[in-house]
Amino acid sequence: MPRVLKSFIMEASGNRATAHYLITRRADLSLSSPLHAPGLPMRSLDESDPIAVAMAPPENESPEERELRVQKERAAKQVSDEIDEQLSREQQRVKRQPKPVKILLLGQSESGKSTTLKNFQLMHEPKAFRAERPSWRAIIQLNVVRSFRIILDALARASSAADRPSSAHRSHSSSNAIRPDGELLALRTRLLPLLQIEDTLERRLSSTDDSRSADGPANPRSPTNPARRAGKEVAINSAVAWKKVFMRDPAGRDSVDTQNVVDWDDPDDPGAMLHACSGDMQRLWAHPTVSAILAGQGIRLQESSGFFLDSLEAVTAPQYVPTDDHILRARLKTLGVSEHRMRLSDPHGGITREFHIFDVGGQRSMVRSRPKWVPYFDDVDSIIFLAPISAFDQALAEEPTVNRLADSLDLWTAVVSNKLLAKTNLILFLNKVDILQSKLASGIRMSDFLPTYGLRPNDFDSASRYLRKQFNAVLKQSSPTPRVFYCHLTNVIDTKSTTYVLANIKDVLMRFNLKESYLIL
Ligand SMILES: Nc1nc2c(ncn2[C@@H]2O[C@H](COP(=O)(O)OP(=O)(O)OP(=O)(O)O)[C@@H](O)[C@H]2O)c(=O)[nH]1
Ligand SMILES: [Mg+2]
Repeated sequence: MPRVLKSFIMEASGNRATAHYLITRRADLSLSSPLHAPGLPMRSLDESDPIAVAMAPPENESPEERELRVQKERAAKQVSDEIDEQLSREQQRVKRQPKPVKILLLGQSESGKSTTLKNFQLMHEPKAFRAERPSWRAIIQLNVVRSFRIILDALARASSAADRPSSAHRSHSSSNAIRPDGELLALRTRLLPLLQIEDTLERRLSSTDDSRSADGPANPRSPTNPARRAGKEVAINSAVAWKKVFMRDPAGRDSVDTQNVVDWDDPDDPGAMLHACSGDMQRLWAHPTVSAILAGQGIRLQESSGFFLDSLEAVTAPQYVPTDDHILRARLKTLGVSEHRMRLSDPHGGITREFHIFDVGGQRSMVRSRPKWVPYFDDVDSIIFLAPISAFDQALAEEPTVNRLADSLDLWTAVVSNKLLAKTNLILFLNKVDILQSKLASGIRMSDFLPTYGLRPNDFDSASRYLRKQFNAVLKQSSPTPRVFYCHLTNVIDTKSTTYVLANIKDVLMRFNLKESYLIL
């Protein structure tokens, strides 16, 4: 095929001498004399081959004419050889084209996998990332309303506990018995309509086939019922379909015009209601009795996912459009696996590479059923494993008897020891260090939840060093082959530090992958 192609190219370029040369070669002609260097054995012309006959040198050719023709044919051969070489180089290049770099994000639910993916997108596809702001605006509104539902439920519980007869009353802790005053109860009543926003947004998300309540299929027509939904979280399967619901122009993903990306005339947009309730929301959140009631019920909203109550003024402002930072803090649970492809460039070699990043929803049923998913990912180059080390004092939402840190170590052990993943690079993110820091500073003792921590100082340096050692020990003991322990202390909602970590990882993976492809020796 290359030769035919070459003939075609040269014919098209008007190089008749070359075409002549090529056709004679292709027809495997051995002409009597002139085509061949003097001295080569002469073979007879095959009269039955019309091409050979057509391309044969003219009869009665004079020695000068012959010389001219031979010269032309030599030049043509040179051009032909160059093209051959070019084609062969191109073939080699295609053969050596490096494989895409595949990265799998793994870790328990709320460990920060999707947030890490958002950082990759922000770094490498900032225009597309920012064009999705209307969709994240809706999720942030959902996060805000969810926080208020937790507060309103806590107020209702406090109110009914305080109303109980004194014997029952005494069995509760004193903070549980704090009675919300008249002002608080009035605020609560005024803010109850907020719960409708949750329904409206969930209904819109449910209009895409693959969104579900985390505990089962969403029922879009169900009445607002906060008690029924308590503890449940909206989850989403496809990264694309749900975003379109909130995009003014889903095709115009390159739009950078901040104000134009949101459809401000959308009658379903909860922005106006949130703005109207903004004063009451801020008053409620700032009320000292509310913090006492939440603390009494063991609710620490500041450390929970999708916390925006310290930014109420901004997120309830008219024509609010989320910042990058807000998008990273927004919480939307992932269901199943989503794949994201992007081209990343190596600033040193000027090479661009295709990266495939898989974000696996961290719900226990998914990550625990390892035999099901491991074979799909045994060819990934690297796993970024996220362990949220701030969760040392928390239980899993799905299994309240299981400590979250113990669960992370368990999952890490399973991944590290899996033989199918023995050749995969493992990169560990000990994540949510900002929350770990503030928890330890507030006096929560690690040794109360992790007896092996013993009498070590209850500060960030000691705690992070200790946890790093624990994860490293698992790698050393359980990996089927010796592996390097790549470990980073991360706060993936902090773009600056995360960009630095991810850029390093990307460079290492690119070089590693290129080496594999023999492009770097
Ligand atoms: N403060 C703080 N918040 C974080 C950090 N990493 C993630 N978050 C927040 O934690 C929440 C959960 O993060 P996600 O990225 O959705 O977690 P995930 O691992 O994808 O969870 P699933 O989809 O349920 O498997 C989000 O609201 C994030 O903004 C961190 O390092 N510090
Ligand atoms: Mg996720």
